[in-house]
Amino acid sequence: MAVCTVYTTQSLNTNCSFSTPSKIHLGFHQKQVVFYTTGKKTSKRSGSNHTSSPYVITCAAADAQTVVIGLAADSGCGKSTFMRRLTSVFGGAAEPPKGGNPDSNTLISDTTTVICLDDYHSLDRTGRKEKGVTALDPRANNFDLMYEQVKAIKDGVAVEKPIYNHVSGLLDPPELIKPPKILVIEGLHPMYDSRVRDLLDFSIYLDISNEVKFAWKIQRDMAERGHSLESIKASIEARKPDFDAYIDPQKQYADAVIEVLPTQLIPDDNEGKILRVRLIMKEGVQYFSPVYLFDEGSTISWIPCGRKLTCSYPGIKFSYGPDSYFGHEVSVLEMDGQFDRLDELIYVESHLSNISTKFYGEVTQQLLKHTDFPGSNNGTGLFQTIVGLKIRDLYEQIIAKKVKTPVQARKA
Ligand SMILES: Nc1ncnc2c1ncn2[C@@H]1O[C@H](COP(=O)(O)OP(=O)(O)OP(=O)(O)O)[C@@H](O)[C@H]1O
Ligand SMILES: O=C(CO)[C@H](O)[C@H](O)COP(=O)(O)O
Repeated sequence: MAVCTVYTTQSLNTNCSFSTPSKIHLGFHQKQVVFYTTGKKTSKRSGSNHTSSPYVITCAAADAQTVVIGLAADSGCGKSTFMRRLTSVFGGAAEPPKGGNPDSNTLISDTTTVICLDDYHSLDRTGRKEKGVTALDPRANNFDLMYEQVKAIKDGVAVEKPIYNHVSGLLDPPELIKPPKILVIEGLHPMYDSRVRDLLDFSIYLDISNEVKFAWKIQRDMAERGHSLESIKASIEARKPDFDAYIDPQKQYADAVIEVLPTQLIPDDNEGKILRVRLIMKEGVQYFSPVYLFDEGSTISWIPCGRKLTCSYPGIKFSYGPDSYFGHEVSVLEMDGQFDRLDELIYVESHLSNISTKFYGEVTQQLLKHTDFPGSNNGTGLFQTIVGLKIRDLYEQIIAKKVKTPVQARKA
C-alpha cells in the first residue's frame, strides 16, 4: 500500500469523491488529493496544478445535504413494511436500482433511498460460520466503511456501496448510491456505532416482544419459506444472546420507539393476534414534536368504541401520557386492540394532535391505501404511518431552514 498525491485543475471541497482503487482517502487541499492506493500508479507532477491520473473526481454542490434516518430492528420485525409505508407518504414507488444487481437490497424512490445495513457485513455466510459469529455480532460488520459512506452521502457525495447477497450468502460487487433527499439506513445496527449514530437526523427502533416476534416469524417462515417450527425456534434462540447484547441496547438512543406487545385486553392471551402497541416519543428532539391525544402532557385513558367506532371483542383501548425511558423524558401513545372498520379510523385521527398531516384525514387515507400491508388494522400500522408523516415534516423543516440560512453561515 502506498501514499499517493494527485494534482488537479479542479477546485475541491468536502463534497468531492474520488474513483480510486482504494477505499480510504486521507484528505485534500485546494487542488491536491492525498490517498492510499492499493497498487495503481499515479502520475505525479508536483506543483503543476495538472493531472494525468486515471482518477475521476466528482464534486457535489457545496450546499448539498441529505437528511439521514436510522431504522433499527431485528430481522423479520417489520422494517420492510415500515419502509413501504414511509415511501408511500412521500408518494411514488420504491424500486431497486435500475439495471443493477437483481439481488440488491436497496430501494430508490423520488425522495428516498433506503439502504440495508446488511450490505456492511464484513463476513459472508461462510466466513461467519467458520468464525462462529452471527450477523448481529459487530465483528461480522464493517462500521468504519458504514460511517465513511453514510457521511459521504450526507455530504452529497456518491459512494460505491457493497452488496450482501441474501440469496448466495456472498458479498457481491458494489453498487453506486447517489445522495438522495432522504437516506434511510435500515437494519441491525444503525445506532450501534456512535459515529454513525451522530449522523442521524432521526432514529427509530422497532421493538417487537419475543412472543410477537415468534408469532410473526412462524407466520412468514413456515408459510412463505417452508421452514419447520423447530428450525424457527432454534434460529430465534441462537440469535438471542447477540440480539440482547448488540441490537436491543440501541433502543435507548432512538428518537421514537414502536413497541409491540401481546394484548392486555384478553387475559393470558397466547395467540399473539391482537396487539398492544406503544409509540414512545422522546421529548426535546429538534424538528420533532410528539403526537398527543386530547390534551398535551395529560394522562389519558380512552375507549373509543361506541357510536362512532365499531369494535368487536376484545375492543380497543388508547392511553397517552408522559413517562421516562432510559432516563429520557418521553410521551407515550398506546393502542391495544384492532379496528373492525378502517374507514372509521378518522374518528380516532380527529382526536390526535401534532400528527403532521397536510389535510384532515391523511392518516386514515394512508392506511386505507394499504389495507393489504401487515398491521394496517392495529397500532403497528397506525403508528408507522404517523412516524412516516413526522419524518416528512422533519425533512421539510430541515430544508426550509437550509433555504433561509446562507451556506457560509451554516458552515460557520
Ligand atoms: N405489523 C405487523 N403485523 C403482523 N405481522 C407483521 C407486521 N409486520 C410484519 N409482520 C410479519 O413479519 C414479516 C416480516 O415483515 P417485514 O418483511 O416487514 O420485516 P423485515 O424486518 O423487513 O424482515 P427481514 O429483515 O427479515 O427482511 C411479514 O411477512 C409479516 O408476516
Ligand atoms: O439478521 C439478518 C439481517 O437481515 C440476516 O440474518 C443477516 O443479514 C444474514 O443474512 P443471511 O441469513 O441471508 O445470511
